[in-house]
Amino acid sequence: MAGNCELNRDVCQLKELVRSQGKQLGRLVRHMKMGCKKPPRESTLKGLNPCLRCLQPDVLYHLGMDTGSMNFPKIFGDVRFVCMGGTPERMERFAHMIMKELSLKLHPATKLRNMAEDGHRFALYKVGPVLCASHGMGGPSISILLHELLKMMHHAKCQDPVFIRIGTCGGIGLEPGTVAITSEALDGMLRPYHETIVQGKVVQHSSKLDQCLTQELLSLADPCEDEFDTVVGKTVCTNDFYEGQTRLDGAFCDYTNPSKSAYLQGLLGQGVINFDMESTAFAALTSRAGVRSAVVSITIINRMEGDQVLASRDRLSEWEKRPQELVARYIRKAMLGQDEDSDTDEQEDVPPCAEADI
Ligand SMILES: O=P(O)(O)O[C@H]1O[C@H](CO)[C@@H](O)[C@H]1O
Ligand SMILES: O=c1cc[nH]c(=O)[nH]1
Repeated sequence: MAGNCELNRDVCQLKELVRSQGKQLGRLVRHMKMGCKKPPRESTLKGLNPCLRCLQPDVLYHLGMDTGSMNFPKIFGDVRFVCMGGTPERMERFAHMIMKELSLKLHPATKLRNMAEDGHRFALYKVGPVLCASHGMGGPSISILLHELLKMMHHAKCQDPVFIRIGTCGGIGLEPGTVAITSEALDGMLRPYHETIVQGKVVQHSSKLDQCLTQELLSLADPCEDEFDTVVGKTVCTNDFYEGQTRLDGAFCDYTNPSKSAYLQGLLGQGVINFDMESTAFAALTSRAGVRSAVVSITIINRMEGDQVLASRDRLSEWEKRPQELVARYIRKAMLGQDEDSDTDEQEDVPPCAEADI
């Protein structure tokens, strides 16, 4: 009996040794492949606040993190994709989808950890090089998150991260369940700006999105195989879901059904395909930092036909996967393109974002 125990212990120790040697070898091979490339000294983000350098530590209050107690380059330095959407649940589901897509494996006794839990505002999951963040509703909420995520990318010295919003939206003249990729984010006055007030003055920032990224995402749609259509067009970003999007079912309504129809027809005529509430802020903040970004959303209603979202919860969660799938294809392609000759088929653990479930 005692002999058995000893044997078991020796086997465990041996296994552990082999595992850590394997890891070490993997690191060495990666190192050799990289040659003498030095780790980057700065992130590739542009135009950020020069005073960030003096903040020691920099507190990312709403994420519940700070640069003093966390090693940002070590934890977030490998991030290449930042995906965002309104709800924590959607982004957790997306994180799991990405884990499968990249053949990453979580130990059965662990679950994905919400890294922003201490901030009690947003959810943040990290799966290898992919960050998945929830942003709440509207421009003010997403812009707070973006300030903190962009600072995170900066402190972590991230190289060319791509930001993608994976949203829901109100389609205009589109069959519900259609995936809509935003070509231009416009405000309620159809201007390509995100407008804010700074020191009592109105400030406008261009809400440019990356056209190449938009086209690349579109090219990943498969009209023969996909059970949904994917289209590209302009998005009108509003500060409100009800009056801002000319609904007749809000608590207040000072316009008529005919004026609503005329307004929507006018938008259609100008190439607008959907409404959302974050695209201008998202586009403006990312482009100010020189970060490539795109917005991919699922239409959950056709506003030409009504105002209330009537699709069942099951139908909505089914639809929710569609833009996620497109983005997952993009990430997979970008990752495999880069690692064609590397051992990506090997299943890897994802330790930084996992926590014990027991
Ligand atoms: O589904 P998400 O991504 O939250 O986005 C859309 O849904 C919310 C309104 O229901 C707004 O935030 C709008 O932009
Ligand atoms: O109609 C809709 C649906 C989702 N999100 C919006 O902003 N509007």
